[in-house]
Amino acid sequence: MKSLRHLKIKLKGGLSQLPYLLRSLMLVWAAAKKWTIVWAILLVVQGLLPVVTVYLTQQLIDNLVPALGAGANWEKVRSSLMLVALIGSIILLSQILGSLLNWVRTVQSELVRDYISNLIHEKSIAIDYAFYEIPEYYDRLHRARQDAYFRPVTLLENGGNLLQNSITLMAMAVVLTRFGIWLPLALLISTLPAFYVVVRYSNENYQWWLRTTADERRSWYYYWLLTEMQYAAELRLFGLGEHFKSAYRILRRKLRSERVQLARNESLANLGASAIALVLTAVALAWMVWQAILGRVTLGDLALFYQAFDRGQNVMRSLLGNLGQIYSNMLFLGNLFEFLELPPQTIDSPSARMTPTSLKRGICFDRVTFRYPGSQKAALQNFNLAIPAGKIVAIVGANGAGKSTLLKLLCRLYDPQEGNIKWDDVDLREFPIQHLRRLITVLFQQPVGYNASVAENIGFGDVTASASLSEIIDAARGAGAEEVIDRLPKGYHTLLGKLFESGTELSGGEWQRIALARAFLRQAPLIILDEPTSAMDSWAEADWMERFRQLALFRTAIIITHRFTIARRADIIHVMADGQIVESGSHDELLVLGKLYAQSWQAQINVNS
Ligand SMILES: Nc1ncnc2c1ncn2[C@@H]1O[C@H](COP(=O)(O)OP(=O)(O)OP(=O)(O)O)[C@@H](O)[C@H]1O
Repeated sequence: MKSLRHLKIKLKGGLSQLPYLLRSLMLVWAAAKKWTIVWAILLVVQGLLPVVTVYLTQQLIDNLVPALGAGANWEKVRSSLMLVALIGSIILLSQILGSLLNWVRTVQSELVRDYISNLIHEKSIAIDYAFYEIPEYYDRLHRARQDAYFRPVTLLENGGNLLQNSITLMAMAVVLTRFGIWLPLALLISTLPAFYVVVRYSNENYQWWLRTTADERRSWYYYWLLTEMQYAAELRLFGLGEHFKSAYRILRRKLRSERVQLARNESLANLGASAIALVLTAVALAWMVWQAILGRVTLGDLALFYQAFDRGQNVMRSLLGNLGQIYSNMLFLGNLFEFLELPPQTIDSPSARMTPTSLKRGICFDRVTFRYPGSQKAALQNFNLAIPAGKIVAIVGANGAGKSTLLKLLCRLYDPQEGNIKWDDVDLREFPIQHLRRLITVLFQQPVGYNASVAENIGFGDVTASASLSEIIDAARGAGAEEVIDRLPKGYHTLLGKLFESGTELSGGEWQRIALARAFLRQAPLIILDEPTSAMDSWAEADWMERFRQLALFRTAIIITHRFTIARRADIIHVMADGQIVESGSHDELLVLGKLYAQSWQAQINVNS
């Protein structure tokens, strides 16, 4: 009773996933139309072939028995040979179609795989930056990409096999009904336990998969730590290899033992279901033999019955297996569709208008309060700041003061919970996000080094403009990267990074200059640089600001920095502490004020001297 209730609940849960079935099939259709048509035709033909074989076998036996019994009769032998040839051709045809189907399936699954990758990539580009801060998002992404590539095709295959098996089964049932109406029924009943096992274990496997996603991801994380270059040096130096290796092993052992136990239970349940089926087959066969002894059926009939019942049972079992797999694939695919449906939060407002191409008056943070997702503490609280157009503004302050947060809000990676940020007196949310971002160029605190050529690394600053080499050279010169590039074996065509063959690795400071050149390439009215010189030596830093002044001429620049030697050359300096601006003015004004800035300046001077 309890098991039946279980089954009912599970089936109900499965039915709620039914819309995903249609969506998955549409997905396959969208990805590979022609191939899906060919596949369907092949499938129907293949579904009919076993029935034809069974029928021809009966004909052959019924032909052979009198031919052998009553001496050689050329007519009978000839027609028997014809039947043998026909059966042989059909077996051959079935093989050919099988190979053809395999090939079609491979093409289909490759197409679907790429199609789904594209959907996942589109989503991960469009999704809010904030999602990258939520472990739940990674769980979903992990689940979506782990299995999604092959499941729609498997689902379609399951559907196809279901169709093919149903055709075969119906034909077999018709054949069996000739010997007794109860035979197809016995066939059906003999496979019901197998059906129960399929539904139950599809669900248990799925629930287990959901439960263990976080552990799976953690094991992947250890795997990366052990195999990726960026961790390799520390791993060796601190002797962390064994530590992570054993953490990985422990986690994998736990996952493996749970998985093995599930598989063992499933196998045992399957064994029980097969035993029941076997008993029923034996009963049916005994009954048919009895009929043959009584002379009610011929030997050909007996052979036909055995083939039909045995095959029917196999077909029925795989049909139920198909149903179970469809059900299980639908459960899994639910994750992909849930991921694809994640709603973005930072979106264009309906009243978003065209963006101006320049910054005329300036930017203003007006009573802005912002908390990171899931964080209680405000990174910026009732924050006010004015950045006049055409000036170089430096933001300084202790670690965690909220400087980088300010940058992220300006680029609309997040939106503030209270207050607003204005670009020439217009709320940023009034602009289409993509237009706004085109007006800003940024160097992040930890810039990305792409495993691509130097020219590409810089050109990525504005892919829409497809910059010429001379523009790339200008940007490199502005960033002080020219000397670094001249030393490289193929200059601007040198492949950077060690991920691909013949790549050249750069130092931290050299990578930073390349990233700076990328930021400079984009001709945006607002330049934001987060710690642009943190990895530069002091000689390079000294003339950097002067060159930057030239570059930023007629543009507005915000430089977030811990280096007071950089900040002092800015037009205005804002000092941040605990999510607030606490001092503002020029270098000299702040020294006269004698507060936080003056003390920090003194401290840095003392250290340097
Ligand atoms: N993604 C995040 N999720 C939650 N809290 C964050 C996140 N990023 C930063 N914070 C918190 O917000 C506050 C401001 O961080 P922010 O990165 O803006 O500081 P910062 O002034 O740029 O620091 P630094 O000089 O070290 O770069 C800090 O208390 C920090 O812990």
